[in-house]
Amino acid sequence: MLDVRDLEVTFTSGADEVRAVRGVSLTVQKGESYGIVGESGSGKSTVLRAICGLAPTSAGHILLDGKELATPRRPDFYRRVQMVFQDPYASLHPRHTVDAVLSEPLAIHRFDRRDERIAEALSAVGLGQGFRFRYPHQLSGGQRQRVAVARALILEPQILLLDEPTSALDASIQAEVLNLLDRLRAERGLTYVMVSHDLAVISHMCERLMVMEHGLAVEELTRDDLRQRRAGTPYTQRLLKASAGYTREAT
Ligand SMILES: Nc1ncnc2c1ncn2[C@@H]1O[C@H](COP(=O)(O)OP(=O)(O)OP(=O)(O)O)[C@@H](O)[C@H]1O
Repeated sequence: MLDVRDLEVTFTSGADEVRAVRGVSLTVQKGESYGIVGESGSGKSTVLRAICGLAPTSAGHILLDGKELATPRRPDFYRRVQMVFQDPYASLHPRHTVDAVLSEPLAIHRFDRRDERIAEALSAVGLGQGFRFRYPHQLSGGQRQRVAVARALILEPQILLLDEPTSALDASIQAEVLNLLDRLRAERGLTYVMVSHDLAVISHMCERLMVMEHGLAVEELTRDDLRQRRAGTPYTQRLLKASAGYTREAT
């Protein structure tokens, strides 16, 4: 469904150049949950941003259903592909109510039945209708991230790009939001590409994953490889060690 080939992203500011992504390729099947893991600065978020057309791609190809994506992305791309960011504090406008946050994409894409869709989106993420006219500061971190997920889902996309969607949350709330994302994917047949620095989170959420280091894809593993601790590189072994001890609680 999604095909990234030999992607290169270079940021330049003045004389400085940062080669954030250096020849990364990945293929994600429809309905799959694909993870990208690596230390801070390894280029994970930049890959997601490049898919959305938000990073300066200097080489490579990004295809959706076999068709190369136009730059800038066309509006219908955002009906099919939505992104959820790490920090719900930053991604929600402080002076917009939940209703305004959810109405905006519906208005931009001229969706009908807006009231109904907002009610449905809130209940899909486990928030009652009482949350509809609240402002972000009247929500907990977990509730805010649920609103961000509702906003991403309200256009009924097929693919969610999830950039550290739970790393700003407490461990117990993190587990709740991960379980919610898992359930939504199963119910709606969604395809996920999820970025995290935490291999434990990725191994719970994703069937396959790519490990990134310094802008390079160092290896691709399956969930089984991870569970058997079959990491091919010392770097991945180190990430595995760093994430040991994390357990996901059931809801
Ligand atoms: N807009 C930008 N301008 C200049 N450099 C950038 C920009 N965005 C990212 N970079 C650089 O690109 C590299 C990769 O950053 P990226 O955010 O993709 O890493 P990451 O693996 O997602 O890390 P983190 O988990 O900390 O977000 C870093 O060196 C970063 O400083």
